[in-house]
Amino acid sequence: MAPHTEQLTRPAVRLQGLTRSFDGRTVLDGVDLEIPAGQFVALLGHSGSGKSTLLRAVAGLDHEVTGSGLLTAPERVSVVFQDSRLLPWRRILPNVLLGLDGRGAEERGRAALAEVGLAGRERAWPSELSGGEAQRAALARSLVREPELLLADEPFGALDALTRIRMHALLRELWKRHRPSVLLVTHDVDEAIVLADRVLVLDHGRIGLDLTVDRPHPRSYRDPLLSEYRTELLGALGVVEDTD
Ligand SMILES: Nc1ncnc2c1ncn2[C@@H]1O[C@H](COP(=O)(O)OP(=O)(O)OP(=O)(O)O)[C@@H](O)[C@H]1O
Repeated sequence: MAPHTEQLTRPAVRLQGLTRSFDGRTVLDGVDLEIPAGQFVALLGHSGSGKSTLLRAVAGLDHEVTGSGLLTAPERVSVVFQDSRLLPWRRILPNVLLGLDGRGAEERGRAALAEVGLAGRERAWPSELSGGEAQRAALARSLVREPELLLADEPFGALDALTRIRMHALLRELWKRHRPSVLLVTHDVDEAIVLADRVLVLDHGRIGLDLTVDRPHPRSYRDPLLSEYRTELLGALGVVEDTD
C-alpha cells in the first residue's frame, strides 16, 4: 500500500536555531534543519565540528541545547555508535532484546538477527563476534525497536574497508525494507554519497552545504557521475582535490 502523502512530507526531525555551547564556546550556532520522514541523510564535517553534538541533541540526549531548539523528533529513535555497545555478559539475542519483553519479542529479535545475517548466532557471546558481526548485532538491536528515526554515529568507522562496503549494502537494504529516517554521521565523503540521498556539511556551527544526491541505488564508488558530488563536498570541507 502506498504511504499517505502526508506521511511522506511530514518532517521526522525539525530543528530551529539549535544552539549549543560548551564552557562559553559555541559549537552549534543556530542550526535549522528539517528531515522528511523516510529520508536518508548523511552529515559530514571536520573533526570537532559538532556532528556528534547535533546527533545527541536530535536523540534527545542533550538537555542543554538552547534556541527554539528541537521542535520535532519521532517517538521511536534508535542510535548506533562506532562500537556496538553490546553488554559482554549477555549473549547476542538477549543483547538485541535488551529492555524489550512481551509476547513475540523473542521472535522479533530472532527475525532481526536473521535480517542482518546473524541467524544461528543468537547464543554467541559478544566476544565471539568479529567487529562487523558486532555492528550487525547493533543494527539488529535498533531494528527490533522499529525506529522511525535511526541515528548512526560513525557506525562503520572502526571496520576494515571490505566489511564496510558490505555493511553499506546491508544498511541500505534495511532502510529500503523498513524506511526509517536516517541521520548518518560520517567522516567519509564516499560513504556519504554512496549511501545517502541528501548530504549535509556542518561548518562553523551551521549547515554549510545541503546537497541532494540524485543518483539511483545501488551506487558504485566508481560511478563517474558521483565524482561531481564528491568534488562539491570536498570543496565545502575545504579539501582541494589532486587532479594528477
Ligand atoms: N561534554 C562536552 N564537554 C565539553 N566539550 C564538549 C563536550 N562534547 C563535545 N564537546 C566539544 O564540542 C566540539 C564538537 O564535538 P563533537 O564531538 O560534536 O564533534 P564531531 O564533529 O562529532 O567530532 P569527531 O568527528 O571528531 O567525532 C568539540 O570541540 C568538543 O570538544
